[in-house]
Amino acid sequence: MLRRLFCTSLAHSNLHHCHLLPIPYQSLHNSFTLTNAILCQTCPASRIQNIIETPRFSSSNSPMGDTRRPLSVPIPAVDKADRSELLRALEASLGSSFSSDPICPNPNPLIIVISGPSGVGKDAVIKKLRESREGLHFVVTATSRAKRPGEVDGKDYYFVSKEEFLSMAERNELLEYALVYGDYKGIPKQQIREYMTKGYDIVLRVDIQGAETLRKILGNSAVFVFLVAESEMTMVERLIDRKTETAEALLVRIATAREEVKHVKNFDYVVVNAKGKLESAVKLVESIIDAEKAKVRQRSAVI
Ligand SMILES: Nc1ncnc2c1ncn2[C@@H]1O[C@H](COP(=O)(O)OP(=O)(O)OP(=O)(O)O)[C@@H](O)[C@H]1O
Repeated sequence: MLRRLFCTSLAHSNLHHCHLLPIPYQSLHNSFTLTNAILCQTCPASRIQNIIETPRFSSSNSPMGDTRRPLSVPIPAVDKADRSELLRALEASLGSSFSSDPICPNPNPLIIVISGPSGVGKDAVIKKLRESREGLHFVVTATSRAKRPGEVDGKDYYFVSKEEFLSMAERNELLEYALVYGDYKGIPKQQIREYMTKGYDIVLRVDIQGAETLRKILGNSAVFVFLVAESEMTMVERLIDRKTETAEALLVRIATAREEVKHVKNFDYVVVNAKGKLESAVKLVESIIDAEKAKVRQRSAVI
């Protein structure tokens, strides 16, 4: 009765004719058998109804060209059969077994470039990220600058002499390098290759100058995150409170930072590291990584 009503109402609509059906309906109606059907020959509704009632597949390349031949594999009622029985019957009806392989391939290893003006909290964010997230490799930068109190060689930086640094650059062992406030800083390529091969995502912490160079080298194959403080005042206060710079060095850093914030437009994401809100900034960086890993069109970096 319901079916009859449905037929009637559709008969008055312009969906009545098969050639007007959406494509999936047309292809379904070719592939499924229509046994037990009370067919209204021109009405798509009765076909749809029967697809739901008797979903038995048949070969679409039948030599007779008749795609409506029922297969001899019965599908047990879902409330009677157990799961494995149903699985076997469905596989037999479909003509192939279900695969346990991932439907989508694993995401590519990602290169995340974290940058921002001096004093915005790059090191602080990275330190927290290291504690909160697995599967990331934080590239240890090589530098010719002197070790600060508390810094560990091979963990914070690879501390090398100026001569050593320049010979690494000559041997093309650095992805990028620059002279920053009188000291060399550079990214060892081998370390990135090694960890990408192991499936790690790579985090690079560079200054703005480094990020600009990396953008030229890596283009859109890496994701670029710009870290900022909520205001210029906060950024300056942080640098003063850190007490790692002389007054002259402070002046240079602050003047440079003023210029550097203008480079935000060359980045993919901006993250505000507000005073006392370090955790939120880290969470946002993690969300960016998650979103990037879920992208259909993945970035694919080759070093
Ligand atoms: N959200 C925050 N709230 C308060 N203080 C912070 C926050 N983030 C970082 N800091 C502090 O600000 C100072 C500067 O941070 P950090 O050294 O991480 O900056 P940086 O961007 O790595 O600087 P540089 O480029 O000069 O090395 C540090 O003393 C750090 O502990």
